[in-house]
Amino acid sequence: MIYFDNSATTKVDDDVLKTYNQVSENFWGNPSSLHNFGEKANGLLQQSRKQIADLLGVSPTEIYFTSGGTEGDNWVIKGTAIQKKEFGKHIITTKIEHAAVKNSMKMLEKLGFEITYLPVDAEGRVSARDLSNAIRSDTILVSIMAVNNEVGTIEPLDEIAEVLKKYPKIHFHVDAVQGMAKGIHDLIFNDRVDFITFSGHKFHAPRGIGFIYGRNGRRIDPLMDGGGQERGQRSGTENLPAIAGMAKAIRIIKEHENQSINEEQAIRKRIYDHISNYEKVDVFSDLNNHFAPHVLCFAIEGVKGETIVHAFEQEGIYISTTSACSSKKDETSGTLAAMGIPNEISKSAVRVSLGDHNQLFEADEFNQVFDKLYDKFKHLS
Ligand SMILES: Cc1ncc(COP(=O)(O)O)c(C=O)c1O
Repeated sequence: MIYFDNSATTKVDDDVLKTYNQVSENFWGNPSSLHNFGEKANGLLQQSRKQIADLLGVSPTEIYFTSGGTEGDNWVIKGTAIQKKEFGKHIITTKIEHAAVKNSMKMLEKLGFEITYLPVDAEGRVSARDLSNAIRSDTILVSIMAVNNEVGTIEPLDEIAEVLKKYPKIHFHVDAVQGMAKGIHDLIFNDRVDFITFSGHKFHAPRGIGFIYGRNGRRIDPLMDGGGQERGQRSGTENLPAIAGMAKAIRIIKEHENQSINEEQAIRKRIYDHISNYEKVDVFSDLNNHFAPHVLCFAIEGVKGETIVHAFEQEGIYISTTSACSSKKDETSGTLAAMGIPNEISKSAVRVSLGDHNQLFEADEFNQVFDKLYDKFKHLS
């Protein structure tokens, strides 16, 4: 089997799984309990937090554990809205955000907030000038993703940050769920970004765990009220095995980040060079540095994305339509529409997404299967 659907989820790393199991067996006390079994669990919790903070070059007090990307996005967006509602009700985001951001915005619209959705260019990038023009005196939040999950576009967060330096009160949130260890650390952790969302299962950690970075001194309201865990900001008994596993996963992925990027770029290029020669193929992810190394989105004109996914599946290759969340809803891609791709073509779009475990020979196998299927599809269309 060839697994090319890593933007949907990744396989848990073997060493991460070992950590998960060991912590489940030996540290199952509640970190809030007063006895030493609880203290032992709390020690590991704080150690994991520090390890993650050190690996990312931030302070442990800036790391808050969550259940994943959806919770992180909901929390920062709604938590900012509640915290800053007296100052204003205007929020700026983009037309290409993940549903976790998009639908949080929709919910706030129902509550009376006004949302500006920035357009993107043909590569899927927002412009700093459009952002600058959209800012109002009552803007409280700007939320822009680091890497688009459907086509892999890297947003110009440095240019956005420059604009926002003139507006220090506005919260700047980055959904970096697709951006961990993809060579853009400094772009994401630039000194104007206030909140960042990450999700463990996108980088070989277990499901159901993630974290947000929240700059010291910036405040959002909690959404999870209860026992006051995470310094009162996110209640709920901590998922310690997954937290320790996630710390391990970040260490592993950071240790060989450059090597993984080179491998992913080589795999993507080999597929790109092969498929872009075909007359009926449109490739939406470029090889330039505006795109992350792990995503390649393309369409075979006249064939539904779903049909392409199942045809590859029959050959033991797992890819997806443009995003796992919309794949079962028969929706065409919001990102491709915003990039100006006609509906007729985006209906045929699929996504190859790479992870740490993929190897170059898999690109050759993919290309062989592609040739065979293209031949079949030619007759179909
Ligand atoms: C850009 C982006 N944001 C948020 C999410 C949601 O993350 P999770 O699946 O951890 O809830 C995803 C998942 O695909 C994503 O790609």
